Amino acid sequence: MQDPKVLVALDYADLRQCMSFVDGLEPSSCRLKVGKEMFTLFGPELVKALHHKGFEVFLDLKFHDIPNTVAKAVAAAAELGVWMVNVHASGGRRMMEAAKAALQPYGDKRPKLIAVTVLTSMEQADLQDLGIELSPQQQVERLASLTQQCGLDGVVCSAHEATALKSLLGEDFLLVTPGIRPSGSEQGDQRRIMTPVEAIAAGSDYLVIGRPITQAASPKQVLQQINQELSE
Ligand SMILES: O=c1ccn([C@@H]2O[C@H](COP(=O)(O)O)[C@@H](O)[C@H]2O)c(=O)[nH]1
Repeated sequence: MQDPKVLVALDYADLRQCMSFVDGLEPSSCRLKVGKEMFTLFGPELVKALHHKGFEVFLDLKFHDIPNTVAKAVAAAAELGVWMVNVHASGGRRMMEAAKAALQPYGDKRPKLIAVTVLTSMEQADLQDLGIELSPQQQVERLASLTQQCGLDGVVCSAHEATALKSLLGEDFLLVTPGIRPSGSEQGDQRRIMTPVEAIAAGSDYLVIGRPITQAASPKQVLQQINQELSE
């Protein structure tokens, strides 16, 4: 597979369990996402170990802070050599522009920089609690347009917004979609969900999938099955 579509969310508390899963995978079958839990537990050494095994890494730390702090954080991610890094679009224009500028010295070697719009665990009522009267779709479109104006490579959104975003912002603007649930798997805390095949058909470029793979009895087999369905 030249450009694997699945980004496996490595949300393990146990490093040995994580590595035994990773050791059964081929870097051509997926990329790996390191998020807040594992990065807090195991730090940059984990990212380096995954690189050493030949995997490309999405560092999903969702930076959300003042422009100077976020710029330095994304530069630190670039120093680690990750494939993709992200910030929260709600950090605003100046923050996203600072993040983009911080990656300029890395040229072709820079990570892809994307911004989180509305978390896939959120629905209309959650936005209302925050005083936002827009629908998730409208809020995603607003934040994704701002992200594109700031020169970032794409956004994290749900697959439900993918078709509209592709027509609004163009094919090249990357859409990374968590909230992916193969049929029969548990929804958990996710709210805006879709199956892998439907998400790709809707316009997702990359699918973030965690628990349906990592909590399965045979994680490698579930990943193979998803990749098989996507190639049909
Ligand atoms: O909007 C978002 C942004 C990030 N995530 C992350 O993706 C994975 C999803 O894991 P599942 O187990 O498949 O639900 C997880 O690491 C989240 O932190 C997201 O779900 N939604």
